[in-house]
Amino acid sequence: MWIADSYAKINLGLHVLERLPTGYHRIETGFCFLDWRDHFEVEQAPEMKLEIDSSGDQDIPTDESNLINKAIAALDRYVGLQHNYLIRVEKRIPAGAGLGGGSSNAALTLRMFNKIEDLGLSDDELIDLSRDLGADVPFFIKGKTGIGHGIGHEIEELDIQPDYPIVTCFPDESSSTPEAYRYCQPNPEPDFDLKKTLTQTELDEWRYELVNDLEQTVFPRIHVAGNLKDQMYEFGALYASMTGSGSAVYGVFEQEFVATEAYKGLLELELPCSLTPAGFTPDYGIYRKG
Ligand SMILES: C[C@@](CO)(OP(=O)(O)O)[C@H](O)COP(=O)(O)OP(=O)(O)OC[C@H]1O[C@@H](n2ccc(N)nc2=O)[C@H](O)[C@@H]1O
Ligand SMILES: Nc1ncnc2c1ncn2[C@@H]1O[C@H](COP(=O)(O)OP(=O)(O)O)[C@@H](O)[C@H]1O
Repeated sequence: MWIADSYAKINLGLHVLERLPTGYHRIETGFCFLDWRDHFEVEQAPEMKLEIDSSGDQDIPTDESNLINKAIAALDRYVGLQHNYLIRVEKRIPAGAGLGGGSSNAALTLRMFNKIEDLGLSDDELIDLSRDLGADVPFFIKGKTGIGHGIGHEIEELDIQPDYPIVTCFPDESSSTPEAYRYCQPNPEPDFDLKKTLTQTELDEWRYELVNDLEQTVFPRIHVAGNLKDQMYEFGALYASMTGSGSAVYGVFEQEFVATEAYKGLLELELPCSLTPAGFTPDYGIYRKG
């Protein structure tokens, strides 16, 4: 049996620069990791099967619409897989949260089967294969923090994992990515340079410079998300934002004990949340068990 973890991401700022003729948007956004993960177990089986054990009342499809099955199908079309597998996933990352859970699962599936079936595909080949799976998938295939350009799929690797603890909370109301973009007014000339803020500006200045443009379109529809951002500041965050197209919100804290108190406070509200330590690095290993 093979095991591995699929990590969530957050967006550190997100500028919507231009609406493209394809309906997609040219953006720039910082990508970093959270210690919030789904767990995969894969073993050979008589037929291909996906089983999802999801927490709470999440209803994740296990049919061909699941991004894990889409990734398998893309790989099978490209190289032809040798065997069938049972894929079991403990789903902990909330869906429709802006945490990239589906994209992360798709990327891990490509990376796992590349290893299990000894396919020898490069990251660039896997990224090429992932074209129709989602704009966020290349970031998860590379497994390195950085700035996403283009539609978010061109990654400029940069060490931007905050050296501070991060508390993230899902307000239990999913947000639609296409809707968040559709109603957004692109701005080709943002007030602040995202890369400069992420690499040269102190954390306590981020709240004045680092903007997620999609908050404008999501907060008016999902009030709890906006309230949660205010609450992060009340809990003592130095920076708080919605991640991606929402509706999850995170707070970056200067001190571990303040972050821990905020995390405990949010757990009392019975909302799904996570606490990521300062300078977190995900374990991207794919391990053989038994
Ligand atoms: C907003 C972001 C920020 O990282 O993340 P999430 O909130 O989804 O996690 C991404 O841009 C989402 O990436 P992902 O969820 O992979 O998007 P896709 O499946 O490729 O696209 C879903 C839909 O979102 C819109 N879309 C997506 C990316 C982009 N640059 N412009 C867009 O307009 C399109 O309407 C597209 O049909
Ligand atoms: N393996 C998967 N995990 C999570 N969501 C999935 C998966 N496959 C398909 N989906 C669908 O993708 C949508 C977006 O999920 P996700 O990628 O987790 O959120 P987001 O784009 O907000 O980060 C959900 O509606 C969900 O039903």
